[in-house]
Amino acid sequence: MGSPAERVLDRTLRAHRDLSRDQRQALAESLFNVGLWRRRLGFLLGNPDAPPSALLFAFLHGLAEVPAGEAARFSGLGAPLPLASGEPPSLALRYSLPDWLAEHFSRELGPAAEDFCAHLNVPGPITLRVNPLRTSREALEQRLRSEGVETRPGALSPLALHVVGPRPNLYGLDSLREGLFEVQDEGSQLLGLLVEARPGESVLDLCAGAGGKTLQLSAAMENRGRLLAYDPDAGRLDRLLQRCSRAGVSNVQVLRAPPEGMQVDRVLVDAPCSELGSLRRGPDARFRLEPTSLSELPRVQRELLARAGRLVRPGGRVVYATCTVNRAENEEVVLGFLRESPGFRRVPPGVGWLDPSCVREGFLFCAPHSQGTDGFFAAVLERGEG
Ligand SMILES: C[S@@+](CC[C@H](N)C(=O)[O-])C[C@H]1O[C@@H](n2cnc3c(N)ncnc32)[C@H](O)[C@@H]1O
Repeated sequence: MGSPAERVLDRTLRAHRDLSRDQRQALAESLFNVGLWRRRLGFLLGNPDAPPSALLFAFLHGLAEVPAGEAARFSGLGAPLPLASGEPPSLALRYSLPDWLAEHFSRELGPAAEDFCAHLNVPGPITLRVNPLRTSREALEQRLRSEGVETRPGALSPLALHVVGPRPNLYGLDSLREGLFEVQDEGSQLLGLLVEARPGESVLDLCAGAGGKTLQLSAAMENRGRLLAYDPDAGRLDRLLQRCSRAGVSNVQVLRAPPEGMQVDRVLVDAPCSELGSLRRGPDARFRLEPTSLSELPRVQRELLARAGRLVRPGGRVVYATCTVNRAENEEVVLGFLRESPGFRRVPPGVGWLDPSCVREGFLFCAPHSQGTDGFFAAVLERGEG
């Protein structure tokens, strides 16, 4: 399989610097939509292996309702092509998913699968997390307005601002360079909040990556106490350190080897997962996945959660989180851990602050079709004092 769509677009735009702003926008949207909808477009054309010009025509005429002649001209075709009419017969074809993945979502979500899959084809909002070490949400809203970016507060996380209107170039903003905010989905912010880290505590971010949640945890700790960040990917940890300095975070200690022999107050396991909850973020992630990528993950996840269990002190908390919709990586990992670890119990997530719509069977579960967030799962586990 070729490169991800984002990289192809980037290469194409760099090779054609003469394109106008509108032309660049049209190119980006065509590539995104043809990439995303390719299975449904193949159905419309009666040919799953149709060439790109035919796919573009099918998108423009069949889905975007551009008149046939114009759509053919835009697509570089001599004449319009015949398209099938009527709704595609399967979930996979309706929402342009591989068959195995549509079947997976049907098994996971039952009747809600249709709505969930429809939302995977609508781009998610751009959501920011205010950095409370530098400013407040209200002050950030004002500051962004002065920089030409309108936002509105999120309803689920007290740290969230959603960008309103056209996609701005956030990376050109002084407010970003000054570390006033980070880009972070509102559901992802809930995972960080579930840790309920407090100033002065010791907290371990066991899968810290480039530090999205490490920064959030540090702010919750008011930059006080010990925040340990581990990830096997050294490059991500380097980026984490750069982001810490931009955000004014000074209580983070990066671990370059897996943590052992310590006992901390709280551990966040933001586990590597199949990422089925963030499929709306890119057009072709769904086509790059293999069923085996789902089945291989629970073993790693079980190991990580067991390690977290050994690293938390009696009376401490472990939050296990993923951005996927897959019981084998979510509920089953946690329930298996609880069976083998009688000293731990599951506690209701976010008591007193988490919107009840985000709780399913005692776990956090949020998704594009129900909360407007990417899809996330989390369990809050506490170790008994004994
Ligand atoms: C969901 S991402 C973490 C995202 C990060 N917490 C954030 O908020 O930006 C999962 C991370 O787990 C890391 N990972 C993979 N295997 C691991 C292991 N055995 N132990 C710890 N982390 C691991 C990956 O490198 C990846 O950065």
